[in-house]
Amino acid sequence: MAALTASALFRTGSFSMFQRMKQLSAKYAQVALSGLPTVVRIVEVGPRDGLQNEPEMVPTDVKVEFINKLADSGLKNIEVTSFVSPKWVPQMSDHNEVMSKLKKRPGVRYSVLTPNLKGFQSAVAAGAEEVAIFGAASETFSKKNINCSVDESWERFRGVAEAAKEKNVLVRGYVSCVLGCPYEGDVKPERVAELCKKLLDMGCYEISLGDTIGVGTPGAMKQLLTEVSRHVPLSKIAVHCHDTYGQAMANILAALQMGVTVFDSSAAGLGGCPYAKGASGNVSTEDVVYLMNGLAIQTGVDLHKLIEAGHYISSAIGKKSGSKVGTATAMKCAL
Ligand SMILES: CC(C)(COP(=O)([O-])OP(=O)([O-])OC[C@H]1O[C@@H](n2cnc3c(N)ncnc32)[C@H](O)[C@@H]1OP(=O)([O-])[O-])[C@@H](O)C(=O)NCCC(=O)NCCSC(=O)C[C@@](C)(O)CC(=O)[O-]
Repeated sequence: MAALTASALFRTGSFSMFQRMKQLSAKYAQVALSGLPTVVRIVEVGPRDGLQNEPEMVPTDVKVEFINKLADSGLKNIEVTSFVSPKWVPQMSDHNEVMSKLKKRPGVRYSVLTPNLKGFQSAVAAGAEEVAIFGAASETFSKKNINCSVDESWERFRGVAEAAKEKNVLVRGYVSCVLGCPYEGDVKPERVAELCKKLLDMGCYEISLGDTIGVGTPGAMKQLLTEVSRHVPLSKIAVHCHDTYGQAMANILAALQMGVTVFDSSAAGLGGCPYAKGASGNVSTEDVVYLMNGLAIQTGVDLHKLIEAGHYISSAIGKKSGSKVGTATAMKCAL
């Protein structure tokens, strides 16, 4: 409520009042929610996870402009494309063009997905300095997504991790279906924790926990993180929430309270894995930044520029923004 009032004041030009309200709102937030981190890192996955499921090919120049706008907003980690089979994910088939057209900015890390050594080699040849390997806590999902069992996927990932070490390329790891699988249902936190440990031992600098179909609720998130923290420090864990059941923000808050400081999100709430039945968009980056601003947690992101990036991509692909904040500002009812 305080944040909305402050925003309205900002619009009407009462800037000093806006500042005062902002300080007050931050103070209340810190009193009410003590023990939260003061800084978080956002990993923007819009250009990859956000666009990978779009049925019409998005022009490469639009993707590149979107990425540039995201970088302009202050985002320092952007997942830009995937070096996967074009037969499996046609939308990412312009990965080489995206990489060659990007004007990389100092201080911004542009990462890409690589499911195997072939993808890794192509990614490095295209100039990637950070890659992500993506496994799953569910056998059926692994088979549907990367056409191999979980055990077979470790062999592929090990090859990527070893090659990456040789070339000084950073590797991030994903575990999908951490709070439920579209094909198998419940997933045991112990299974997720075991896979996180494996990825960390393999050399991943961070593991992102994917609630691929957005079925998790805050209690389940806390239970999962409690189990994972027994095997891997939460400083190595990121949370990747989809908002299918409207739980993403609540789950992020639960993860924040547990001490997680890295959050994946997608501008305009775009997204969804093509091989996860029923998956919908990622939590929107605009909404996550708005939440963090309200809690006086630094993200380094300029919300107004980010909203512009979200509007840009939504209008370029002819879709309504999936961001609550983006939609509210387009209707001029807040901020
Ligand atoms: C893993 C494969 C390639 C296995 O696919 P496969 O068919 O088992 O692979 P293969 O080794 O038998 O090769 C078959 C063909 O693919 C080619 N190939 C083989 N590898 C590559 C490569 N890297 N790049 C380009 N081409 C490749 C290979 O050269 C060959 O070409 P052909 O001889 O038929 O012309 C396939 O299943 C695939 O590409 N899957 C990707 C699926 C995907 O990208 N899913 C979305 C991302 S995951 C996600 O969204 C979840 C996440 C990360 O966001 C977190 C969350 O929300 O949970």
